[in-house]
Amino acid sequence: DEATATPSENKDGKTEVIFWHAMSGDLETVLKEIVEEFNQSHPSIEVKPIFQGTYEEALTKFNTVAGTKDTPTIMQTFEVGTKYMIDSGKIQPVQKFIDEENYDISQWEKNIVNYYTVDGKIYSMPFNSSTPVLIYNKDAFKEAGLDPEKPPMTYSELKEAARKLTKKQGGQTTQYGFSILNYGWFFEEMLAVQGGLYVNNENGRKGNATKAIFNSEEGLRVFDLIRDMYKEGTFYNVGQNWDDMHAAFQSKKVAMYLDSSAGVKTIIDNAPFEVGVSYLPVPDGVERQGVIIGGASLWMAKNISEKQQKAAWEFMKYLATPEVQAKWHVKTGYFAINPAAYDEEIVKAEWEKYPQLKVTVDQLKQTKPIPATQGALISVFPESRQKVVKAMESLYQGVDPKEALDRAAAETNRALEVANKK
Ligand SMILES: O=P(O)(O)OC[C@H](O)CO
Repeated sequence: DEATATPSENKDGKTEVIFWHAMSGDLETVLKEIVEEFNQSHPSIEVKPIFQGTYEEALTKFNTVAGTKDTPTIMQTFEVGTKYMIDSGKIQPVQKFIDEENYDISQWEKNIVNYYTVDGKIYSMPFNSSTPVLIYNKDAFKEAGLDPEKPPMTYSELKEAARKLTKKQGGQTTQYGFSILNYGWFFEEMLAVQGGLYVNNENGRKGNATKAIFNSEEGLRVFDLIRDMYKEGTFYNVGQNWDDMHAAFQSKKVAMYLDSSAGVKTIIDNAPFEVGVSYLPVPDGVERQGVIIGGASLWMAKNISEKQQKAAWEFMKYLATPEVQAKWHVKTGYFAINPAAYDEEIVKAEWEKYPQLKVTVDQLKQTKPIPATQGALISVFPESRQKVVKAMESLYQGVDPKEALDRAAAETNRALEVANKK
């Protein structure tokens, strides 16, 4: 039986909204500012943001409290947790409020609607959406004789640029050309940009996925790229920690790498050199299909009072307004879930100063609405991602790319089988 989360009102008679999130560093600072502004302008509600670690850590914690009185009112969950959250049965679909109020979502970014619509319903409120981008050191480009306004768009251009950017001193590599964090998201996106599917049944969008199909020609191209560049000595294996990746770039150990657009503003502010931002490179001869929506959305708990649900909904709607999305976009690098945000003065002014912020918006605009870019919908996605990470890491141990990828696919298949039996 589910316990109703208590208390719904704090000692000042305000309705309390406990908001678990995974925004760290500058993102957390901006998020707290936005929450504060909401609380100021909504005297009967108090939103309390609580940082719960990475998306993965936050989800693990949520699992232990979901359905109990300690359940948070709002839970931020990364995009790949979408089906998992729906299947959990612990959440209140926000479609209920959209219907009750005739809340207009036609203004939302269409790729967002495509991503978050499941069986015709919106279950969670999109908030922070990103795309993956190539980040590069423009000064290093100049030093290496490369045109800083012409970032590599294809794998062969990427390899060539990385060769020129790799610097050695006394047998030691002092600057590597390129790096990718060992994070499944980058693989998922590099697969999708080629039109490759992650699972069958049109990425699990047409029916329950039963089989991983990312160990395809498209998937293999990604693994081959990493293996080839690593072997050549132009690729730096940074591990799994975002902070290490950022430090490697800021300290010029790495000249190009993949990041989330979410971090773009912080990267620019902290780099002691000029920062370039560009699209995900594609294999030679492959037509660019676009990117999947990254980032996270906000989920409402089911076992909370109606008053709390209403308060949570107010806050969610506030976050989706053009004003808030405009501020969120320019201070982070997440794109706006509501493109009306781009007409706000603050965006126009910041785009002048930081044209790099606009790359994520343009990349998304050019995305074709196909199952590959809609992204996979599977309950075991977080688990499958770990298998892919393991496979990526095995490449540095010399495991054959095809073998590594097949293993991750087989492990995902087993997880899918268990989940589908439930
Ligand atoms: O770092 P974020 O918020 O852009 O999210 C990246 C991935 O989409 C998380 O699954």
